[in-house]
Amino acid sequence: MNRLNVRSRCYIECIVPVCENKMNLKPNLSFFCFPKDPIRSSIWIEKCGLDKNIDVSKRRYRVCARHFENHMFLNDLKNRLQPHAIPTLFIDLISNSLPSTCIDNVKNDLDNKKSNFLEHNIQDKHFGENINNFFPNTIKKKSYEPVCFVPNCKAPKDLPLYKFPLHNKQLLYIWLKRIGLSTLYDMDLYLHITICQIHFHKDCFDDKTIQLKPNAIPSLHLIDYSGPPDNCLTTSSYFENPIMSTTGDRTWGWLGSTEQFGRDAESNEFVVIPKSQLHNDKYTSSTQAAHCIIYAENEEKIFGIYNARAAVLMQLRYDGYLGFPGGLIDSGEDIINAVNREMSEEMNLNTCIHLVSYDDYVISHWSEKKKIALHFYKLKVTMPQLIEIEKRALLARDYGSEVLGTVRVPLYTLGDNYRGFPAFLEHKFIGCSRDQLLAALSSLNILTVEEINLALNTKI
Ligand SMILES: O=c1[nH]cnc2c1ncn2[C@H]1C[C@H](O)[C@@H](COP(=O)(O)OP(=O)(O)O)O1
Repeated sequence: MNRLNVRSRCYIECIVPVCENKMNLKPNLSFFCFPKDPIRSSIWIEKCGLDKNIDVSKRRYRVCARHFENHMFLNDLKNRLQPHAIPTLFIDLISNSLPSTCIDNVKNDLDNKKSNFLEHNIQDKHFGENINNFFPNTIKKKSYEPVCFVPNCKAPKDLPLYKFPLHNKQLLYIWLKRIGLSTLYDMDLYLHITICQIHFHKDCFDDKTIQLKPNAIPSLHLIDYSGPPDNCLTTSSYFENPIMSTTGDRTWGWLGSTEQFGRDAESNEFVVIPKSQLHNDKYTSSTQAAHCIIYAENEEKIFGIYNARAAVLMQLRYDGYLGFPGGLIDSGEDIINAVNREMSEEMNLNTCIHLVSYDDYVISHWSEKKKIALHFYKLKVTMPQLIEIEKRALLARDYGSEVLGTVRVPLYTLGDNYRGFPAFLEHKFIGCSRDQLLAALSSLNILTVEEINLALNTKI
């Protein structure tokens, strides 16, 4: 079991050129995945000097904590980043952390590394000309391609492009919000990026010209804005009477790309996949996700009255639904690696101690409508371990964003025959997690089929 863990840790190293940090050699250093938000991700890519075509959605591409300034972290352990965090520490990190007598040696060493690096990676499509960003002496001024910076802009490439209104802070703020860019990012970026004509209502242009009016605001074909098209509001009227919520409420952002999977399930939407058919192309070539129930036998009597039966963990998710830790399997990723990776990201599970294996398989479901296969695993721990897992979860990378809390399932029923387990089952559950919970409780002999049916048929 541990072999898998050691292998997957060996596999992960910091993607920043010339940084040699590897996960297996630096157990206390965090390695962060690229943000899911395409704009933030492109900023990370640019800051790290990577080729803009690199597919950083792969989980093995990480940036280590050494490249983030202290104020970019949410905690002292430096394993949780602020939502707006961007890597900014590269070669300077090394220079600043060394006594001045060492710096010349380091610079020489880096020059050597640079030539070695170029020699070895010149063919590697992941590292483009941005390699120069790491060598201050040879820094070239970054040239930005004249393209529209709006994520997923499908407009023809030859449309006129417009610079951000740097002269007017309020207007700039609105533009940034409209395209989902945090106002905390650097001005250097805003100086260079542009938005194309398709994002402006026709009234934003001076009559019969392609000249933007001074107070023009982008409002069309934007992922983060679906309000009515704007002509030319004055910025003061925007602030007095905002059309778009500045909190992001009722927008999707990057979550839009997986929104269809999370939509409410219809009754009978999920069918159980027979174990013998798990390897069918229909399932293996579709979107897949894997989740896991963590549980412990528990002899306790709750309040000295109710038989706890077991401690079973679920999560309150960012969307207000309940579910299990886990998530989508990346393309080419092994299902067991995926579930362990998600457990480490969402629960901060110590995978040196607890590792889900193929033997822990419980059940799989299929939604024909969403074309998604959902696989379910179990992880049995002792009660003291479960308590430790609950505590560690508070320091998980995704705690406070994707995961809002770990909850124990009440498996007893109060004297009114409703409160407790029957009431719990009336919450909103994501995907087929309610079916998974019931299947696991029965197959792990935590509750009998009769007890489950009784709870299902009890209404207030
Ligand atoms: O606990 C779950 N049980 C079954 N299906 C689930 C559970 N949690 C989410 N889902 C469904 C919902 C989506 O269809 C996919 C992926 O969702 P999620 O876990 O949010 O994936 P990421 O963390 O975004 O990778 O599974």
